[in-house]
Order: sequence, then C-alpha cells, then structure tokens
Amino acid sequence: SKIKAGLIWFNGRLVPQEEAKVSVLTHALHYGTSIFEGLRAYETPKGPAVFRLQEHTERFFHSARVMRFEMPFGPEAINQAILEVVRANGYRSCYIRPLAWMGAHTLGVNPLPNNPAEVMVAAWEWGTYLGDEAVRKGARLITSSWARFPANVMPGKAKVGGNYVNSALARMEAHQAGADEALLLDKEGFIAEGSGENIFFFRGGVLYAIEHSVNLMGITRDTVITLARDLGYEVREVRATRDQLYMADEAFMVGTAAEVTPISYLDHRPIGTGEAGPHTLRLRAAYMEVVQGKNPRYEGWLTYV
Ligand SMILES: Cc1[nH+]cc(COP(=O)(O)O)c(CN[C@@H](CCC(=O)O)C(=O)O)c1O
Repeated sequence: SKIKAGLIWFNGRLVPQEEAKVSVLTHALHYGTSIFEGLRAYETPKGPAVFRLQEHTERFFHSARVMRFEMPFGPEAINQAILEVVRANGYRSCYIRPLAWMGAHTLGVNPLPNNPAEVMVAAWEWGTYLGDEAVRKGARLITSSWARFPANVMPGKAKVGGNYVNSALARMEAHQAGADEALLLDKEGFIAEGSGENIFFFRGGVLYAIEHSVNLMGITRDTVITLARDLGYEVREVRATRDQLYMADEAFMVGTAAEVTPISYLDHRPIGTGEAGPHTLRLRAAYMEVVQGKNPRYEGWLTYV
C-alpha cells in the first residue's frame, strides 16, 4: 500500500505494516461493520502532542457501543496504543487511525450472540487533507446528488466504516465534477456536512455552525466554536439551506484531517468574494496555534507523546 504506516499496533502488539493482515473472510470487509477514529499529532515546542485524545477515544467507544462490539481493550489501553504508535514510528506530526472491526468468526450478517472485535492503531504523515491550494484559495464544493443518510437509516454520530460508502460516492462524484469536496444535504434538503467535515458560514459578522441533526458530532467543530467565542464572535447553531451558503459572506469546513479549510465556491457560485474569507483565515490561524501548542490557554487539549 502506498501509505507508509511503519509499525502498527495490532491487537495489542506493535508489528510492521506488512504483517498487519486480516482474513478475506473478515465480516467488516464484507459488510462495512468496522468503526474508526481520526486524530492528529502535531509538532509543538515541547515535542509531538496528540490533539483532544480523550474526546476521540470516548467517541471511538461510543461507536463500538452502537455496533455492539465486545472491545478487547479499554479506553486507557487505546490511549496508550495511540501514543505508542506515534512514539515507535518517531513521527513529529502525523494522522492517527484507530480501527476496530468484526473479525472472521462468522459471515452471518448478524454476528450475535458473540461479537468479539479486533483493534488496530496505525499512523502516517498526512499533509493538508484537501491540498495547500484549497487552503490558500478556498475549496470548491458541489452539492452532491447523494444525500446524507437519515438518522433511522445509518448511525451518523458513530464513525462506522459502512457510513463512508455514502462519503466515498459523494467524494468521487465531486472529484469527477472537478470540485475539491462534496456538500451533502439531508433528506429534506438542509445542509448536513461534507463527506468528511462539518460546515460553518459567516453572515453579517455572526458565525453559524450546522446543528447536529444527522451529522457526526465533530470534535474540530466543537474546538472551532470554543475558539470563535473566545475571539468574541457570536456563534449560532442552526439548521440551514444551501442557498444560505450561496448568500454567506464566508464559509469553511472543519475536521481532524481537513483542519479549517475555507470554502470559496459552492455549485459554481463564489461565496462572498470567492476567496478564503478573512474571519475564516483568522480562525484557521487560531486553530493551528492551539494544535501546535502555541496557545497556553488550551494546553489541556494536548497530550504529549
Ligand atoms: C462525516 C464526517 N463529518 C465530520 C467530520 C469531522 O469530525 P472531527 O474529525 O471529529 O472534527 C468527519 C471526520 N473525518 C475524518 C475522516 C477523514 C477521512 O478521509 O477518513 C477525519 O477528519 O479524520 C467526518 O468523517
């Protein structure tokens, strides 16, 4: 695989990437029955630190509960595994991917009464998620023909592997249309989220976050709301429609991988001036300072490796 993940924590042991293999009879490979997380470790003046480790691990176990996994390790062991993978590979900054899955104990769609999960944690160096260009000039989005699944179709608040078929289809469609990312609406046509990010927009000096509804409860979304309020912005959590984005002064999307990425076009319409917005860039700068350990006020969000 072209991903250089080096040493992987695989069911409790650090093994070289080539040895971290599963059977083709793995339930999750056939039915999407896996759960995962995405974290980042950043270089800081005091060495590499993982950002909001507790919150990610907590969500990982919430996802496991939704899927009724019998997890072989507890939260603290996963926290240690995450730190160990960064340390063992000597990464200064990296993207970290915990994954748990239904193994090869059955191919019956219903794994119960027993559902022992397997767990791994891998990490690799991953630059800007949508490319430096998209950060500098703003990403160009199109509204996907795929809607985000309703809450009684898929558990959108859990990071379940199968949920990302929806994201993959939307993302492929966006790229083939020459866009950087897809905007997904919910079944009523209101804004849900990006294929891997939460959406924000500025209008008249007020910052709007899309309320939770069917979206993933993003940790970066929570971070940005906190930072924005600390910078004096009024922040409202709303249900919004795509034409509210067309009328916005600025828009951006956030996620662990995407960090804070300005949105300059939606459906071939410029948002505001059609460039990365000034308030957006100010929030991006504030976010990057926090994750790189340069803002002592948020030291509590960092776990040094
Ligand atoms: C659907 C979705 N919505 C919102 C977010 C933002 O959540 P948070 O990372 O807690 O702020 C993510 C994270 N997407 C992860 C996976 C990206 C991928 O391509 O895989 C990520 O950003 O790590 C999503 O997958």
